[in-house]
Amino acid sequence: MNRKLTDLPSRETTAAMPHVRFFTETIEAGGISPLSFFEAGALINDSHRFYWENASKTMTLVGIGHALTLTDEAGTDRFDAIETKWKHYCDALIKEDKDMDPVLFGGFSFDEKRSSRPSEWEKFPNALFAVPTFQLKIENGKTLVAINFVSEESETVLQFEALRKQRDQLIHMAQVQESVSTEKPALVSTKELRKDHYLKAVKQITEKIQKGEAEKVVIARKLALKFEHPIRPVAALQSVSNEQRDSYNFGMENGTQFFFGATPERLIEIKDGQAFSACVAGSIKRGSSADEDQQFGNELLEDKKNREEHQYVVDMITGVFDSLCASFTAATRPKLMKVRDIQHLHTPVQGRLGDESGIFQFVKALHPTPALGGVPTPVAMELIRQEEDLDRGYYAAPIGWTDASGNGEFAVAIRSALLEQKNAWLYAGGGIVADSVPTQEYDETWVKFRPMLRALGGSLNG
Ligand SMILES: C=C(O[C@H]1C=CC=C(C(=O)O)[C@@H]1O)C(=O)O
Ligand SMILES: [Mg+2]
Repeated sequence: MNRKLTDLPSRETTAAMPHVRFFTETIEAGGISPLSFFEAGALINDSHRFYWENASKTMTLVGIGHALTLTDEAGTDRFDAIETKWKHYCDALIKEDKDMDPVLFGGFSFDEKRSSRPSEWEKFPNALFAVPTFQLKIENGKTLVAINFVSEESETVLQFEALRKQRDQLIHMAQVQESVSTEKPALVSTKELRKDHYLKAVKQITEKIQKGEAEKVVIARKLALKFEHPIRPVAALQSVSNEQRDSYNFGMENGTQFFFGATPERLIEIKDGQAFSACVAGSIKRGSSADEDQQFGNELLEDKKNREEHQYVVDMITGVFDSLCASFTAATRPKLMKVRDIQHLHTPVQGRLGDESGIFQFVKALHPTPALGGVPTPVAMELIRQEEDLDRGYYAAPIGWTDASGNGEFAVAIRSALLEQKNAWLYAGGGIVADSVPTQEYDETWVKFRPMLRALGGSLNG
């Protein structure tokens, strides 16, 4: 374990990359809940943490601190920029077989051409990724903790020793501290922001679609919640982790702000040469009994407007798989996806990777799918900017991770909220097509707000 870091081979220096070495060291640690580890990060005053639990609950990742931060740069494609920088660091990675791969976790904003007007998202650049200093991964019944460390200097032994001490302290705190309280936060107020504007935008978009200016456009709106006391990110995660058992539960901390959510929508997973995506669009609420639930589900499967919303997404995602995969398959009819608060139409898509296609190429080609943007994409994006007039920030955008071997997974950050102390902003939207009715779309957004309202102690009645 106490490798001599200074003895390890150094890497060539290039103009693009200064003399960099990227170390990682993994140990196995028992008896840690991921949320306790996450919370231990706050106890050492780190405000750069992340949390990720995949929808099938086979893998949980927690990150504390930033060993390395990657952001976009003006004038370059943000997806390519993150991919290129990450590859450079991966080339400098020094690891042994027993060490897990370091992960790069982060997200992109929905729209890189978003307005520069002040909003709650100001502190989030168009791409924000980090390799955590301390990385916890629970998979296949094993709990692993790694230290990741990037150094541009030759003398790293002392620094690495200090990180080992900190890691042991984090594990100790995670093992012995009291578990997180399950009490819901005390909500002071819930405000619907610009409801009239939203209804008008849906009406206008519907008319434009009827005139043939676009085929589908997703329009969103937001709620502002105020609380009596600042909300701790760990409490928000605890709620979604308990309540949303079939969703991707994620959280990304950026200083005093915390973006979190429980999304059912996979954008892309790459695993051992295979690519997996999911078309998720078309919605109906859950029934109050099993019979009613099934009745609603059948209604959704047969509903012309929802099937149309869904088909645009299938056409686009299968088109991307056609261009980036050596071969692919997609179901011919949507199935139902039922999560705690809502049912969706769902068509899984799966393919075998083409030679050159990596996860960021899929993210770049897929975002935004017509479940969040529209058809045609450039027209829909322009209409969203004009008519919706909302900074979506990281809502409806790709969030996830990749590792040095090219595996990884990105979800679409819907059913999400931005928290800052005593404030939270919640976002929800829906796919508008030619026969959309503004009040019905409005009602659908209330169903989509439910996971975050539930997590934050809000009223679920809309
Ligand atoms: C835009 C959202 O949902 C999308 C994903 C699934 C179903 C949708 C729908 O039926 O409208 C939306 O396209 C949201 O949750 O804010
Ligand atoms: Mg819809």
